[in-house]
Amino acid sequence: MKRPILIHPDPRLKKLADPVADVSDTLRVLADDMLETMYDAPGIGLAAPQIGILQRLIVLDCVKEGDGPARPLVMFNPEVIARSDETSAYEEGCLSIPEQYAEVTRPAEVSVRWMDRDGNLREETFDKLWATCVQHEIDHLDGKLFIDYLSPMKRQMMTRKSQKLKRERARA
Ligand SMILES: O=C(O)C[C@@H](Cc1ccccc1)C(=O)SCC(=O)c1ccccc1
Ligand SMILES: [Zn+2]
Repeated sequence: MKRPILIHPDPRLKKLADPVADVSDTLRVLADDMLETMYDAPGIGLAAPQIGILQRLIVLDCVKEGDGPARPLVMFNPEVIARSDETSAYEEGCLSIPEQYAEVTRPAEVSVRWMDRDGNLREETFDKLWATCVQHEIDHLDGKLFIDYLSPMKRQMMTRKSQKLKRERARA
């Protein structure tokens, strides 16, 4: 079922998430709830801390609407094991910092190792939007938000706007 997404600023979004010991049915259900929440938002990724669960679990599907079949990925304990020297800049958004976007530069290609929903170890190299998104999601597991890459001025402005939106939503 759909879960509420925490809005920045929230201390839970800045904490380190714990590794997953083993993939249980409870965690598989959580992963499905996260995919449902992500598609509904809509978004192209979601990390467990964004719904208040401090476990190292992310989901992503960067296939653009109408560009082909969805490719939902569920990653337990994802880690970047290799990064390209070249970088790419993308306009990033965050479901926990709604309606705000900023350009972030990251390695253009990353190799990621994770445990899938069947408990198998997987390794894959991502580029383009997939690379940006998987790095954005893994950052969430380390309590890092995309605004942490911006200037203090810009970060403060976006935090203020997010606080305001959070207050308005609380009143609604
Ligand atoms: O907060 C999140 O992790 C989700 C975030 C992921 C992300 C977006 C862009 C660059 C890097 C990571 C989002 O999905 S924000 C919403 C968004 O960008 C989007 C929504 C619908 C279609 C396409 C993009
Ligand atoms: Zn985000």
